[in-house]
Amino acid sequence: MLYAKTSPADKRAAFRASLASGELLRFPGAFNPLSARLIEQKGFEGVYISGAVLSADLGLPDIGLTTLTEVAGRGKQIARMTELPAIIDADTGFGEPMNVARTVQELEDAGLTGMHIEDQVNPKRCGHLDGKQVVDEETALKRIRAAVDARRDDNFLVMARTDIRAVEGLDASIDRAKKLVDAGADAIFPEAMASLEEFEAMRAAVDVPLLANMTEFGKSELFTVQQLADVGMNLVIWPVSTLRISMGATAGALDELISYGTLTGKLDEMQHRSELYDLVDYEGYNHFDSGVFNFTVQERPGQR
Ligand SMILES: C[C@](O)(C(=O)O)[C@H](CC(=O)O)C(=O)O
Ligand SMILES: [Mg+2]
Repeated sequence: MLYAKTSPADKRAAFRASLASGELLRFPGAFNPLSARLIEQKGFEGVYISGAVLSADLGLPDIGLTTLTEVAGRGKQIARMTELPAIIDADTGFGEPMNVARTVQELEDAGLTGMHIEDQVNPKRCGHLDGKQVVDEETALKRIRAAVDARRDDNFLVMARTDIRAVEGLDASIDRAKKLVDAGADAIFPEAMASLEEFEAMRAAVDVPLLANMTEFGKSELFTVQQLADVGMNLVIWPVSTLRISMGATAGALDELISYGTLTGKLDEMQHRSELYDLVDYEGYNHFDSGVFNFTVQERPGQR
């Protein structure tokens, strides 16, 4: 009820311990607070909060238009709805290194477990688009140093994302990852790796946890959890997938509504009222008012 019972500090400590286990932790993207609850209910280890989804949700392209206030606000709404750790996409940190420092503190205050900061120039663009540009090494390192310096909870995960692979190639990406680790990054997100061998090469080069981005229709092939575990990845995200699936299903349902004037043919694909009530824990609110949850499933023809 109302929801996470675990404090942000406890979530961070627990997450650090699971990362240290070396297991591959699965973080599907939560496109809203409710979907974070579903991710938890299904048994995943964490939720990812995507910048691409945050901007798409507002009807905006993922080109650095969202503000720190919007991102921290949405992050807070999602993180507090689940006991799971939530990692958020902080893009380029919303400005200069000093802004990165403020970003970290805002995201800590919002109850996030960690974030990633990337080395793209401002304005950034989706990591899987062509024509990206990255900042010079010193600027990239300054962003990470600023983040590490500013955090007040040592367990808040500062992950460095490097986008340099698509611009300068794998060797440059390995070189940058090593330097980001030396600057204090707790984990590395090597963006747009082209093959499993590239993930393996990155694994051999650095000692910190590594994240694999399994975003669809992008530059990386879609590997399975097992394949990624076998090459030593520690975190995997499917950042936009739940939004893509929901929007795909919604588009299909709207077509059906246009064609047939009714959605009865789609009932089996819908989340049932009883499933929704379960997810938002209606019953728990009887604690305050025993009349809140008096829902029973009524079977009607054509409905579950
Ligand atoms: C991970 C990512 O940064 C995101 O915002 O979710 C995006 C995902 C995408 O656009 O598919 C990315 O740059 O990879
Ligand atoms: Mg992003």
